[in-house]
Amino acid sequence: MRLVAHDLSIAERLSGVSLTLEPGSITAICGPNGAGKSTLLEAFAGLLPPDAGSVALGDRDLHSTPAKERARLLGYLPQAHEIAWDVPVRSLVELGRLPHGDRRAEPVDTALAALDIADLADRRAQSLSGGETARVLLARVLAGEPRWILADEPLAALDIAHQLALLRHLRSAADAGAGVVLVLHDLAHAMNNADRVVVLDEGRIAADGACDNALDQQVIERVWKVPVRWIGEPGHRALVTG
Ligand SMILES: Nc1ncnc2c1ncn2[C@@H]1O[C@H](COP(=O)(O)OP(=O)(O)OP(=O)(O)O)[C@@H](O)[C@H]1O
Repeated sequence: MRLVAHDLSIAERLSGVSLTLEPGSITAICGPNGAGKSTLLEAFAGLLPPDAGSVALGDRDLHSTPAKERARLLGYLPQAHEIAWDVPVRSLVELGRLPHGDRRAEPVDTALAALDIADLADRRAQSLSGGETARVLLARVLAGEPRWILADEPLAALDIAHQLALLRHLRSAADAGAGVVLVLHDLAHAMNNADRVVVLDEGRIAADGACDNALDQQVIERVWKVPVRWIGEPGHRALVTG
């Protein structure tokens, strides 16, 4: 999957960014507030105007891919977690099957279990807590079994147990061949769980590569302007400040 964002109109939020993402892996997009992370994810989801740049899936241009096929390929979770319809949770998660034209129970049940919301299946969607809402919306994305999972801050509203369970599920999805792209503010989650980290700063790529390099303490100090130090073992790192 390849994105080329030109220095045009709305794409000024991303200045000349060109990025190719690999399926079968987890890519974290990190950066300070306003760096362009959500814009980048929206671009990959095909939500920016075509004149702002181009996105290719394999050798096909995303904008000329039929909407239904695009919806089967790309599962996108936006940053704002809002549920517009007060339907039962299960019905909402089943909407993830819409691009496939079916209501197959198995992927819906798998998504409900992965997000630990099977016991909420009959609840009205608008009666849920913030974290429950986030898990339901992510379950809808997963129920569609997309080739690409694009999630903007999927861990933000989740408690630590649900964060870890979700990260395990996303790793399984990547191992099964999906491309997982996550906007993450928590740099330790990115360091411990991603295969690759893209650091954005003021609409430009400040670092890109394996976690150890892209989230090197000098990169963090330069981009976020805070003194930091990594502690702990690989895969279980924690970031301390000061
Ligand atoms: N619709 C829009 N029109 C014009 N500018 C926008 C629009 N949406 C976002 N911006 C601006 O583009 C820049 C990048 O925004 P974006 O939401 O991509 O940042 P972000 O890295 O996701 O930030 P955060 O960590 O705060 O969520 C910001 O300066 C923002 O104010």
